[in-house]
Amino acid sequence: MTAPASGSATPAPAGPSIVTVTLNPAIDHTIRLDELVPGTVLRARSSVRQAGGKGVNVAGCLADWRRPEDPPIVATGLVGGSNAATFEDFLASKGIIDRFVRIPGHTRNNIKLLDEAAGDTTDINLPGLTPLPVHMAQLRAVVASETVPGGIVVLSGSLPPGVPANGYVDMLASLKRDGARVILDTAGPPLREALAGPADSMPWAIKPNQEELEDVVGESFSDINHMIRAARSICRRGVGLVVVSRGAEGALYVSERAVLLGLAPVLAVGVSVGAGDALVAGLVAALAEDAEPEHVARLSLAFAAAKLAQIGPHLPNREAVLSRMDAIKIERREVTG
Ligand SMILES: O=P(O)(O)OC[C@H]1O[C@](O)(CO)[C@@H](O)[C@@H]1O
Repeated sequence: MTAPASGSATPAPAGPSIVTVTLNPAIDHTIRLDELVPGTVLRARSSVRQAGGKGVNVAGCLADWRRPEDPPIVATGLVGGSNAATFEDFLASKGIIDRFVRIPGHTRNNIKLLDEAAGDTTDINLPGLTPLPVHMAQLRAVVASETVPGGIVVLSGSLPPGVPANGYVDMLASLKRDGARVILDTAGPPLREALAGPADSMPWAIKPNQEELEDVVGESFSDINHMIRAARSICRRGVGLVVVSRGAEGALYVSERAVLLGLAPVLAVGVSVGAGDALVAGLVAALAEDAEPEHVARLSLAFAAAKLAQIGPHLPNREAVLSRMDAIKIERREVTG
């Protein structure tokens, strides 16, 4: 690092360090169709390929939100060396620090079929590259070197083939030892394993959707109170905040301090791919400011709503995001059970 010239003070960065980790990124190939009719020949209206994967999307949204005085966002994970340029160009264009470990092969292409008639998207997510133990060791070393006490680390997405379902558990434990606040956004066996891990490896926050939370607790929710009780049971395992994304219905925020139901009517319109990642980015942005629970809910839903107008890992400018906040209603629920 260059020493500041004598007499000039280097301003301290305005926020905590933020690192996103994507073990299984993807190049998202979004194909716009008039109507998705399975079993027929379809002509696409347009198609675009963009860097994606959950942590990449989170980093992209945070980079768009970031003020010049904030520390740059760091993105790491595992990326195929043969088509890494898509990620390199994307990260460079947003000023995101690229700490991805290159592994042999091509990063997967995930197909997103955008059905204009139905107003929804069908996702076909491929398995991804299989990393070797040496790649995982390199990645752990990068994550450790980028972690500072009080920093925020986002572990996002599926685990690549060959990585055992408990793949996040060790990472969580060492990140916590290093004093990081970890947000885990994954599903299925990796989420179940992470939540079954030792108390000192519990993430600071998780963001399942309703189905993913039902899968973790092994119950189908009969109503919102049922969902709240399930989220509270996860908090009792040592997770500080459980955010349940609920699509067009908004999100539920459950912590020891508060149970908040965020309702965002604007979430019904737009491209839903990556909206959950934008919500995670909004959580990070709010938590980086040590915001009160209500602001955490409002800002993260504003991120998700703003993302709907974009294809790919982008947010509109800060004012456009902030302008979404007024339409968001927050209901405080009783903490019961
Ligand atoms: O890591 P997963 O669960 O396979 O999901 C990856 C997909 O999810 C997204 O991050 C959207 O949430 C896409 O960019 C990507 O194709």
